[in-house]
Amino acid sequence: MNDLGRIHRILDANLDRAREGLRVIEEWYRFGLNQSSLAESCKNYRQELARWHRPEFWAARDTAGDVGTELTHPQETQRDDILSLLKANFCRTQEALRVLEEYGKLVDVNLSQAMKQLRYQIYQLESELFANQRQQKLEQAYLYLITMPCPNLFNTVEAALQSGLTLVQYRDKPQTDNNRYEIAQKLCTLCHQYNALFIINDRVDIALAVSADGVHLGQQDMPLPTARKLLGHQRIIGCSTTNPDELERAILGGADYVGVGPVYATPTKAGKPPAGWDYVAYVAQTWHKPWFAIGGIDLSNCETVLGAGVQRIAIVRAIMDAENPGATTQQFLQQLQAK
Ligand SMILES: Cc1ncc(COP(=O)(O)OP(=O)(O)O)c(N)n1
Ligand SMILES: Cc1nc(C(=O)O)sc1CCOP(=O)(O)O
Ligand SMILES: [Mg+2]
Repeated sequence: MNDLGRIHRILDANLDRAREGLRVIEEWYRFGLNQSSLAESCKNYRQELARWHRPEFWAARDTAGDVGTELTHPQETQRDDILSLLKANFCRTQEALRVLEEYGKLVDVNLSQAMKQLRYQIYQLESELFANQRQQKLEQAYLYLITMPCPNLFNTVEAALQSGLTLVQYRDKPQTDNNRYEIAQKLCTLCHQYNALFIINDRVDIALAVSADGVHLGQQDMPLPTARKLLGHQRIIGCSTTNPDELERAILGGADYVGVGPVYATPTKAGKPPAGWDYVAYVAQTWHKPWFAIGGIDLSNCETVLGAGVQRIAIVRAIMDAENPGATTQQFLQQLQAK
């Protein structure tokens, strides 16, 4: 076989590889998420790849002589969950498209350009999938743990995660930036190990640096539209609100969720007067995305809060200061599920 034949062999293998990766992704859109439009996009991309698969590429195939068929990385034989399976197949597809783009330059510049375009489209598809996953996880989260500085921070958060917590915010006011960054990185890894969302309080830069799932902004923090420009639409932005004007701005700014409070005065946010139950009722009627009541909520008043039309709560001390943070998390989750 001459060099052209060898290149055809590479193109043949990678056209197949890209199509196979796409097929795995397509099945999840179709049967897992019931998303016909995204399944349709995958199908169209596969058909486009098939159109580029020329007879001379097929003719160069030599499966029996392929020294790579026996090579399997241990990670390929096991996947932890759907997300890692999808990630691996996006990666496989993108790598194959990159190979097609590069070797295609030696055969047909149009093929190379088409593969480049397709690779960008697959990146976009991947971003949309992960943005979608974040929004779905947010929709399913009813308990939101906000951290406070404490000596056993990681153990406390892990105990809550083990008990079923799925949403964590790292809030750490009196901290140097290099420590904040390091702690955020560790917490992010921990939360993702438990398939939980990880949000950073106040700091868009740290959220980007550690690849957090989003950021929480108060009225004194970076304006929401600016944060959106920096973070894009794949990440979650939450916003604190205390009155209808702030809620209106959060809606216009495209917040993904809002904090509503304080429902009770709290030493964690000393000096901030309660927002009032009228405002809580107003949010319940006005806002159709997730919203979390916050401020002074503990196991003794949780029932009353939930009785006032609240479905989701954000907690600092009642879990972070608890003697048994795992058991307390479980008790909150049970009360929320009972509603
Ligand atoms: C879920 C949630 N709601 C409200 C807040 C408070 O944010 P902010 O007003 O910016 O105050 P600080 O937390 O920065 O002191 C929050 N963090 N989370
Ligand atoms: C961080 C924060 N923000 C609030 C707001 O109303 O915006 S209340 C609050 C503190 C909540 O802490 P705890 O659960 O310990 O009372
Ligand atoms: Mg803030």
